[in-house]
This record gives sequence, structure tokens and C-alpha cells, in this order.
Amino acid sequence: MNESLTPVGVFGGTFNPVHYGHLRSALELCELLGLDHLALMPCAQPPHREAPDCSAEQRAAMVELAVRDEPRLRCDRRELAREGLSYTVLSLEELRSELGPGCSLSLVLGCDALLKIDSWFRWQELLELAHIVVIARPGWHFPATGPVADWLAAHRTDDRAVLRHRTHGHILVEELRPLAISSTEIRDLLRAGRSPRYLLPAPVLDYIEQGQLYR
Ligand SMILES: Nc1ncnc2c1ncn2[C@@H]1O[C@H](COP(=O)(O)OP(=O)(O)OP(=O)(O)O)[C@@H](O)[C@H]1O
Ligand SMILES: O=C(O)c1ccc[n+]([C@@H]2O[C@H](COP(=O)([O-])O)[C@@H](O)[C@H]2O)c1
Repeated sequence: MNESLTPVGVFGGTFNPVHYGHLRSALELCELLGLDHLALMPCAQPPHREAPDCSAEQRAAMVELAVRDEPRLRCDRRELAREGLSYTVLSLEELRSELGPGCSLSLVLGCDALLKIDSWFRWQELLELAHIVVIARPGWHFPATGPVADWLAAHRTDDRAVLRHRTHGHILVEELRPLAISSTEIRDLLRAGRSPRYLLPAPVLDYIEQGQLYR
């Protein structure tokens, strides 16, 4: 067993746009898990949904504005630099080769993403590259049967210390402060001519207004 690793994390999402649900969860995870940093990683070409209505460059720019005053949060642009669909396993492979085999790396996922993870490209290799930290939400249940249930049963731990002693391979579920905010709701408010102020950072809203996004 390794002693006292300093874990780092990566939080993938479409971030269309990034909001306080993402940001508050990211900061709480940094503190609960003792992460050196957590990088929000906007996907360029989502493998699983229609192309977002604003560009990957714009979504990454909004993430950069959102994290610029918090040193523990970063924006990771690697999926913008890669051709093709933004498969998470490819990003984890890149991160693992940059960080080296001795670093503790965690992939952060919302529970909605976890439910569908068995449809992801090479999903069973994810835990060979990183731990997975799942953000639990009120009203959400684990699957009781099927491949995701079996996978959770085989790899789940309730011990946060595992992130300081192991480099990859475990699933941790964390209940964080619930914030009922979604990017869909923010886009809908903007399209309806209503304000999403206070659901997302002011510099992100300024960027949306200046670029006339989501109209
Ligand atoms: N309010 C929230 N609290 C905690 N996690 C969240 C919240 N909103 C989204 N997430 C998680 O953040 C990750 C990235 O989310 P995403 O960028 O798709 O945002 P979203 O608000 O769910 O977007 P959309 O409404 O467009 O589906 C997902 O794993 C999702 O589960
Ligand atoms: O790798 C895959 O096959 C894959 C399939 C679906 C989703 N993902 C990733 O899951 C993350 C959350 O996606 P979303 O739709 O909740 O924003 C985001 O980083 C996606 O790139 C990844």
C-alpha cells in the first residue's frame, strides 16, 4: 500500500454552461477528499448527446472564467485538442501518462452519468486508470441489478483514505450539498428572456450576454 499520496481529480462535463451546481460540488470534493486540485474538463464532441448549441471553445472559456479565482479548481482543455468524439477513457489515458503510475487520480461523475456508464467506450478500463467519485443526489438510487450494480459491488468503498493510499481502482460515493441547478434550466431561462443570475458566476453570465449565447 502506498503512503500519503496527494490525490488529484478531473470532472468531465458538457458545461453548457458551467453553473454553481458544478462549482460548489467541485469545491466540496476538493475539501472532503483533500484533492490537490480538481480540473473541470469540458467535452469537445459529446459521445452521447447532440452537439451543444455553443462551441467547445466558448464552453471552455466559461469554465475558465468560473474557476479563475479558485486555485484548487482548473479547466482542462485536452478534449478540445483531440480529434473525434470526446471519450473519457482516452482523456484518462493521457492524464495517467502525464501524471505517472504513482499518482492518485479520480474521475468525478454525477450519478446520472454513473447510471449509463456501461454504455461508455471501454468503460471497464476506467478503473484501471483512475478512481471514480460519484456525486450522489437526493432521490437517486443505485441500480439493484445488472452490469453497473455488479461493478459497483465489486469496487465500491466508503473509505475516503483510499484516495491517499491507492492510485486507481475504487469507487467512492459522496453526498454533497444538493443544488437544484442544471444547464438546461439556465438555457431555457435565457431563451424565455428571463435571468439566470445567481445560478452561475457573474463573469460567466456577462460572457453569455456579450456573445448573445442561448438566444
Ligand atoms: N446541480 C448539480 N449538482 C451536482 N452535480 C451536477 C449538477 N448539475 C450537473 N451535475 C453533474 O455534472 C456533470 C456535468 O454536467 P453537465 O455539464 O451535463 O451539466 P447539466 O447541468 O447536467 O447539463 P444539462 O442540463 O445540459 O444536461 C454531470 O456528471 C452531472 O451529473
Ligand atoms: O467516454 C464515453 O463513452 C462517454 C459517454 C458519455 C459521457 N461521457 C462523459 O461524461 C461526462 C458527463 O457527461 P454529461 O452529458 O453529463 O455532460 C462528460 O465528460 C462526457 O464526455 C463519456
